[in-house]
Amino acid sequence: MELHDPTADNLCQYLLAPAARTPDKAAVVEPDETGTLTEVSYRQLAALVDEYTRALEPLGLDVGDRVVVEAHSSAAAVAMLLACSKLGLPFVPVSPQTPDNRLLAILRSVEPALHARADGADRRDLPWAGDTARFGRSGLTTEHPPAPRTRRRRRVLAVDTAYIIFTSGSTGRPKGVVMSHRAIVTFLRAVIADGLVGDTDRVASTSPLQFDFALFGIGVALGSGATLVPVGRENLDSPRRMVNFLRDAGVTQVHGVPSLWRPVLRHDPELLKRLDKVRSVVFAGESFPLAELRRLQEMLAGARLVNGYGATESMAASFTDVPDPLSAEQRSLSIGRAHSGAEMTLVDTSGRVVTRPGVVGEIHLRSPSLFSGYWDDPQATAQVLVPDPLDPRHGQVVLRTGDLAYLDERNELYFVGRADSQVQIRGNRVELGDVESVLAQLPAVTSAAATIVPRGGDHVLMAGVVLDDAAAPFDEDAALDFCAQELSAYMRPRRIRPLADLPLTENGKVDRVLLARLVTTAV
Ligand SMILES: Nc1ncnc2c1ncn2[C@@H]1O[C@H](COS(=O)(=O)NC(=O)C[C@H](N)c2cccc(Br)c2)[C@@H](O)[C@H]1O
Repeated sequence: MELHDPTADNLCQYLLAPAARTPDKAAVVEPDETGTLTEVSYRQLAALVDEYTRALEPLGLDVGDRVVVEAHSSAAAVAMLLACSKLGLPFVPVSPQTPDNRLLAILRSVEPALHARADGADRRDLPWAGDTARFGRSGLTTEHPPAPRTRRRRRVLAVDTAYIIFTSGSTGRPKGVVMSHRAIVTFLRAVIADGLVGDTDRVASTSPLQFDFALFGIGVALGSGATLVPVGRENLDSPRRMVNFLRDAGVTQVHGVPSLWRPVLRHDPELLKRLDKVRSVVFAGESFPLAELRRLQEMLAGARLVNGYGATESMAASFTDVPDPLSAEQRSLSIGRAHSGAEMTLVDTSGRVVTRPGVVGEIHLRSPSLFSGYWDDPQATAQVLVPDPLDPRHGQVVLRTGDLAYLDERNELYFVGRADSQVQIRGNRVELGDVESVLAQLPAVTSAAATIVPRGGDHVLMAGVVLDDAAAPFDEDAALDFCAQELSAYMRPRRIRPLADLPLTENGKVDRVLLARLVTTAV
């Protein structure tokens, strides 16, 4: 039976293409059980995909049946994602760190035909009676095979779902972002055509598998015939271990959220000078505080630093080189313009397109790589996949990102913040990023985060700071005076609390909900 149309866009087909051209090239470099770095060639990866496909096929799963894949990023995990793609089984990646309740919510929402866990991911006694399997470099074994079902589909098409990523969803219950093969393959082709990664690169990916930054690393590394170097948490928890791992693996491009660099920049920035093979860094997920970014630029002299902007609903939207050097006057980073094949348009609150520089509008993304919709949530989908604001008559939908930005004179975009994080303090719009960039200018402060906490029917601004020298006493009054000079009254934090570290989400972004709890209890 013809499983997939060889001419259609399929994630497995696209990412294994190098196996035909350069079968013996390393597809993945990862530590083996003894911790020794080993290379998995494209041929070996393709063989593992075949082995998993042969094990999955007899289960009689139908195109569109979901498979939850619980694993750290690894060669086996990549092979599992590709085997699912080959059979038209949308994969739902979750990391072993995902808390039981969240995994349970995802299992109950997507009702997968199979929950496949990588060897080493420890067992959870979940109140979920579904079908499970285990997989690793030695193969795939089903513990509770799914009951055979009648297949209704004959082929895997480009419009079929490749994966569903559950975002933490800044508000309310997690939403499943459904991405088709065509969306993700078109996006990867465009980004690789723009020259972000070349086939001589060794791409280090540091995000957990449930964050699409990890899928991005897999996609651009394999799609360009380069080598993927997944970096496990055990190699990220100390600056020295991280630098040694990246150096030993011969990494040339590092992917990670800004917080990845915070510990080494704070404790031992000189270590970064040992990364002489690193030619480029791609960061994404939130704004990179400029003081820290300048320090990173100094340490990785000559490396290309790329500000990657975008949302899971299209994987990403733009990749913008950080100016080298980053001048001291520069106050914010550009998110440039959309990658080739896409376009970002600013729309103001009355629905008119913004073309004048300096005027804030909401970014609307026009792209062939938009998601299909939120899993089982047509209402939430209709909120963000909206008719083209320029002319709804075409029937084209665009992604309403919820992000605010303005254009400069060269028609480049500057990120201002999330529309839903526009906090109102006594009726004034406050941009938390502005407060944070002032706090980060305090000499003793290495990084800062601001948030609002409800107080007696209104909201007050509170801030947390991480000090260069954790032992030094923090002079809150001096810091508050500095804010009084730099910030208008309604933007001044009520309290500024020293913290050991900024609280982070599972994906490594600043967790402002947790921050609010920390700074209020620390009062
Ligand atoms: N570079 C920035 N400056 C500032 N604010 C950013 C940046 N990148 C995001 N954001 C914010 O994060 C939101 C989206 O969050 S998300 O859906 O979890 N996706 C992400 O974070 C990651 C994103 N899918 C991604 C994945 C792979 C490569 C790239 Br390149 C980007 C955006 O809507 C923005 O508000």
